[in-house]
Amino acid sequence: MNDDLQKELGTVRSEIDAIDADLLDLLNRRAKCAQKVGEIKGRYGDAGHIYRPEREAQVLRRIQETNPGPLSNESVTWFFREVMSACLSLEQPLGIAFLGPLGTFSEQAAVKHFGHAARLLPQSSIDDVFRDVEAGHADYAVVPVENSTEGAVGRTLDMLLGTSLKICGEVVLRIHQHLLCKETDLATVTKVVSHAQSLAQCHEWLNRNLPGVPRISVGSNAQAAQLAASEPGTAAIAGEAAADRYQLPKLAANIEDEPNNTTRFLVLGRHDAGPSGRDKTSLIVSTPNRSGALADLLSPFSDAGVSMSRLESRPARHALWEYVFYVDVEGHRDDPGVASALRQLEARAGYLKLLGSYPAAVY
Ligand SMILES: C=C(O[C@@H]1C=C(C(=O)O)C=C[C@H]1O)C(=O)O
Repeated sequence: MNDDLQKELGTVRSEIDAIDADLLDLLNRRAKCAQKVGEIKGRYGDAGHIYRPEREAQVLRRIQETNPGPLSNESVTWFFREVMSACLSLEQPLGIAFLGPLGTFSEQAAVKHFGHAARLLPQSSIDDVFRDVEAGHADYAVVPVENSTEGAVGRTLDMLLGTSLKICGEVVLRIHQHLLCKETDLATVTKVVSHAQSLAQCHEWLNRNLPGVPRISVGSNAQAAQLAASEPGTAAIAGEAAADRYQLPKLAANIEDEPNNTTRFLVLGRHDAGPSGRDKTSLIVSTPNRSGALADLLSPFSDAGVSMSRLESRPARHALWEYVFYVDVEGHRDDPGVASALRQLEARAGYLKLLGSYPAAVY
């Protein structure tokens, strides 16, 4: 019986070993091709644009469309993202600025988009994230722009107004909150620490499962995880990145009250992206404050059959009760419909800033 088991296992394991050898060979062949692409880009004076968000989005979309299973699309996407990240890092390890400390959801978004071969450059504020890329210390920035329950991230919108950076990508991250703790039993948890927003997002779960246990808000989820790692009885509410970073077991997983809680992040660099086939274009526009002005301003998009996926208003800081509008439309600025709408918009708007065209997020 045991011999039969060993024999059967042995056969399949030999097959796995042979497949691994093929995979290793294929992965290195792929890496050499990516190096060749880098060398060609360099020869044509395009070395600063080694990272190509539109090409990476196309690779991932094709993988998802042709994935025969049984691996899930999520798994194969993750795997190919890491393969591209490792290939790219042979040419140029990308430095990614994001809102730190290590262990935040912004880190998770940065890794989801750029893979583990990227150099993580945590910053202490959203302003510093922008500055780090503007000054050339980092190659790309990842900043949160909107959350499905909390709405827009005002500081990011304000910074977009003044920056020279371009949007070259977006990342959509489902926000899963976990109770991280060294204790193995809920009964021994004496306090719960987290960022105020995370505490609010898990309010009902805490009422049900840890009634009467004090909740203390701290500067970030990552800081909460640091506390939980060092203080017995302290549990943190934080995400996967913090659990990994501070090696904290999950005493309870996915404890957010709203299971669809999602944050959208923007990727910013010194250039935007070429067309990928499924793109978005973001812009800021303003108009004198009179009735019907916004509808007039945006009509070129509907006339050209271009869908608007987001419209956000923000006070223009220089004048009371004047607004700037943040608009996302579907399509690339080079698509004929979007291009013609932008030309008309430019003629009508008091102010127009094109923030960039970029591939729609690959989930
Ligand atoms: C290889 C290229 O360069 C980079 C690496 C890619 C990859 O490994 O598939 C894809 C796009 C670029 O970020 C390319 O442009 O094709």
